[in-house]
Amino acid sequence: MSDTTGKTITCLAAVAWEPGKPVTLETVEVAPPKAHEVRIHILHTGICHTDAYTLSGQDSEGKFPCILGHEGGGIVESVGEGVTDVKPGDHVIPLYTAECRECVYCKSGKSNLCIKVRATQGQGVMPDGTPRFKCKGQDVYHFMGTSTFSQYTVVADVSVVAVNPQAPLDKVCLLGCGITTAWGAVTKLPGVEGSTVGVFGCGCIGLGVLNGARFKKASRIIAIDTNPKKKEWAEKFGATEFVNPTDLPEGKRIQDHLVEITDGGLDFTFDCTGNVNVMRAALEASHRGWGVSTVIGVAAAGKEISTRPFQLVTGRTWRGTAFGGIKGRTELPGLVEDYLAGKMKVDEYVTHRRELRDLAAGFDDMHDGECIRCVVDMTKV
Ligand SMILES: NC(=O)C1=CN([C@@H]2O[C@H](COP(=O)(O)OP(=O)(O)OC[C@H]3O[C@@H](n4cnc5c(N)ncnc54)[C@H](OP(=O)(O)O)[C@@H]3O)[C@@H](O)[C@H]2O)C=CC1
Ligand SMILES: N[C@@H](CCC(=O)N[C@@H](CSC=O)C(=O)NCC(=O)O)C(=O)O
Ligand SMILES: [Zn+2]
Ligand SMILES: [Zn+2]
Repeated sequence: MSDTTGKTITCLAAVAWEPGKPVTLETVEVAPPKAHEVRIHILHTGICHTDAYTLSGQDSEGKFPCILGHEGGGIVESVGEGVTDVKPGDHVIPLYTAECRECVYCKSGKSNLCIKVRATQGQGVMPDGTPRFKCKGQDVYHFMGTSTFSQYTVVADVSVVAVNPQAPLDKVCLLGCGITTAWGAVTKLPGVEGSTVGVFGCGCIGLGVLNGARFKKASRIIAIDTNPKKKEWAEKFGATEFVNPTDLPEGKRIQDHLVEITDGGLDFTFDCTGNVNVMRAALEASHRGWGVSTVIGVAAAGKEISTRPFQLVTGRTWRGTAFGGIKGRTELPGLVEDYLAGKMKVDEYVTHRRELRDLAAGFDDMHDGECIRCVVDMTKV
């Protein structure tokens, strides 16, 4: 038992006060975990585009003030009554997609979209309806059930998993979202071996899909990105070809070009941009009769996708995935082992590092076109 058990901890966090404004470093109070809750000392966190998306005000679930962050790694500081799966000292990754093993989704065997804490998570509070964070006397909302931009955070016990303590948390924190999402999105799909794959957008998510497609032995892997600097990245992660839509002749649509060069379309396509026009292109670039197109990107509130229904009538399937279909408590420790065994890349995604006091600058890094992932050392201020 640590000497902070049962007490409020005062620490530093990057607080998002209002949409469209940079996060600021603040002293926050973190209440002890209640029953079935876990308080975690966060050591490292990645910054994902979804954090930027919510900070921008485009997320219909965005609540302010809040503490963002959902790609964290840390050590359990204390646990509330009834917590059985993790204990103080465990190295853990918080899970924005919970896994209770009791709800209809968990029991279905068909989906990772556990419902147990999803409603309160979307409202920015713990399952009892209250937050554990305070700043300047004011309640501060949680985000995605994780809030890893705080040196200490409280999560539901169904929203955390212990991993091999040998794994470096400054790297495997990224398995809390981007890499796992991408990896699961492609490796869980049946039929990828020997097939053709198109990946739209080569950020962290797209690179992860490329890497998973190569792991699954896809025969032809085409990366599509408007940023020419992504060619080298894409090839390093598994692309056999790279297409820049801005290089096509005036008026030529990317989906038409891809259908031409693949003799009818790709077996599997993935949107990794969050742009609804790209989602359409990805669907229409998939093969007539059997193509499967997966939406991974998160589009802004109010955006909708469209295509001619004929695209579906003629046998294409449009689907999507959250957290790559991965059940966090059951499957994430295995992914950490896969990383340790050299089966999946993780270190290679880390292009930028920041200390907590500069976390806001990590958001700027994401917009410079050179950043795949920025990892923040939460212990350094
Ligand atoms: N479903 C889920 O569970 C998850 C979804 N996401 C979402 O996935 C999306 C991708 O995330 P991430 O990889 O981090 O994002 P990035 O912004 O790093 O990567 C997107 C890439 O797509 C490129 N791009 C932009 N426009 C186009 C276009 N028209 N055609 C082709 N390429 C284009 C960008 O180029 P440039 O650099 O020039 O802009 C960039 O290289 C985000 O929307 C994120 O919110 C993330 C995690 C989990
Ligand atoms: N809150 C948004 C939706 C955001 C979203 O789609 N989140 C993804 C994960 S993105 C990670 O970086 C997700 O898992 N969604 C499933 C879920 O249950 O949230 C909105 O309201 O549009
Ligand atoms: Zn994310
Ligand atoms: Zn569940």
